[in-house]
Amino acid sequence: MSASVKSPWIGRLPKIGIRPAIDGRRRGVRESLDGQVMAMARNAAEFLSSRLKHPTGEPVQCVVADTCIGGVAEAAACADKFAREGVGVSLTVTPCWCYGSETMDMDPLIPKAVWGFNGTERPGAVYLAAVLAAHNQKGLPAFGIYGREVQDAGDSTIPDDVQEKLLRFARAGLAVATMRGKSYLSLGGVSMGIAGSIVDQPLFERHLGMRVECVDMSEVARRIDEEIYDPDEFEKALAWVGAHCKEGKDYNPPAARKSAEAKAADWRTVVKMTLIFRDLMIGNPRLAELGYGEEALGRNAIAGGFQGQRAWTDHAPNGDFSEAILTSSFDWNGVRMPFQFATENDCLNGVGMLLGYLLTNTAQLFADVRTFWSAEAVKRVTGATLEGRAAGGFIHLINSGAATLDGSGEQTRDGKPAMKPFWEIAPEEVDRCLKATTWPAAVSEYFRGGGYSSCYLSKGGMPMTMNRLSLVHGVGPVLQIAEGWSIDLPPAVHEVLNERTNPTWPTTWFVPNTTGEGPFADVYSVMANWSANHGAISYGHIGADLVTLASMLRIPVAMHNVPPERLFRPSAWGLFGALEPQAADYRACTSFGPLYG
Ligand SMILES: C[C@H](O)[C@@H](O)[C@@H](O)C(=O)CO
Ligand SMILES: [Mn+2]
Repeated sequence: MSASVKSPWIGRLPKIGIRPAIDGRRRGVRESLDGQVMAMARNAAEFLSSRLKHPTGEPVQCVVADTCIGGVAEAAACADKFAREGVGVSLTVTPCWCYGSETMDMDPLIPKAVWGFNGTERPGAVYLAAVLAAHNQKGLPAFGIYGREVQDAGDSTIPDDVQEKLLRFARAGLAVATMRGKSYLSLGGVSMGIAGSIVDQPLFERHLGMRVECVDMSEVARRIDEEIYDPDEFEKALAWVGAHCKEGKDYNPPAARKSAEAKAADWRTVVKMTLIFRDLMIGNPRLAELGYGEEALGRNAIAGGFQGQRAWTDHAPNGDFSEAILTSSFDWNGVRMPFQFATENDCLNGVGMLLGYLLTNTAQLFADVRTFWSAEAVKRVTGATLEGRAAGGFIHLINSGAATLDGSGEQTRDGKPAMKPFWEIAPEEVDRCLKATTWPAAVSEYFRGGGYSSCYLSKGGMPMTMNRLSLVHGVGPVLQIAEGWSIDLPPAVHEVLNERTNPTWPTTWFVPNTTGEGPFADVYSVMANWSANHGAISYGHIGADLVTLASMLRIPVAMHNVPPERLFRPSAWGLFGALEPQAADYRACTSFGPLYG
């Protein structure tokens, strides 16, 4: 297990810039504050660097302005330093009064927050209010951070409520800055008319600051035929698959089953597809050594997707193995960063995975949101009466064959099932995920070309958050968020329900947290209100972080079950109507427009 890896993307990972704002008046005021303000900035930098990591596992670096910022000259010098250093997120800190619009960060593309120290010796909160007013008036949204309890001037501790806001803002801001300039690799076109796989380039460009790279699936065929992959890695991968990927039950009718030779050939093909998908996304220097300089470069993709059905899968093995392994935190090379790779090229779900990934640095589960099972329906088909979290019914999350192996829940945190960043995953946990997964031959009625689906049952008891980005005519992108839990069903009940559908696919039984109101009235209404056939599922209750991130990207949240006290949006959002936060969110996103124009 390595603590960090080199970034697979071109360019530096973003830093957080800290701006110590100060009252510029010399001959007393500034001199008395310089030390305290700079100490506050260093303290914030130290706190953020010690708590935040990039997806690579490296600690996030903070850059502090060379001087306190008492006016526009120092603000400009700070902006210059931030540009040189690759700052992608800005935090202004101050314990005192400063001159609002003269000291503020004016870069429209960098997510910003201001932390006004809650003290009474000098009025940090007054500056906070003044500068936020300037941000709102000028259309440069900023987050305001202000601790609830008054602190003494010399107190350098960061209160818990401030810590929570600093981290929520920084995680979301880093996600914005990290995806910027990267690509979505669209491998193929629209799968079976799934709207999410109509890859909308303006969405990526204007809302996410990303570009779309379109590659036809025939490129995969070319690389297989012309052997454009690392042959040594291929042999290594094949041997690893032979040792660790147990073939599952073949559910096909005998006449449709493939011969042993044909199955062995399929294994070789799906391993090659995996290498090729990865190389297409992030390149591979080995290909240059083999004489394929152009292919070696990759597409700088931070997310991608494979159409698969039906053009490819009617003819060749499906993408399930490749999608499941790429989205996992490990392969034949050991633990590594999981890829964000969408089944059926559902790029909108791919974006959902990307948002969840950049907030957690952890593998994301892609799934069909397939069936709502009420307690009554379960009773009817199994005779069982459900208790506990399952009592109000549950949702069957089941992908059409592929889902991250991390989703099996075979990793643990404090003895409980978990999904973790790769640098926290022990070799025994990798082993357990692999042992919990079988690879049944794909069902031929769907997948004429064969292949292998990843089959496992997620352990219950994992806190999870499902999200979905949808494009709505006349509105643009909107996000849905449902926090909840994976649950265990009694084995006999699982057996009956699972066998009714495609038993070769990975299953997660999910119960969203219900509130008794609106779309969260009960489990059924969550399913009924879900806006597409897929969901992107993260480990942990990250709904609040998703809400913050969506507000930075100007994507309104159509439904969520995040408790109000955890919501954190730019100050301007409240001024679009503080009594109706959801309507205000829509209005604010429309008014500010996509982050990148
Ligand atoms: C095999 C089927 O075509 C599945 O792929 C289908 O049910 C889906 O996953 C739709 O999202
Ligand atoms: Mn699907």
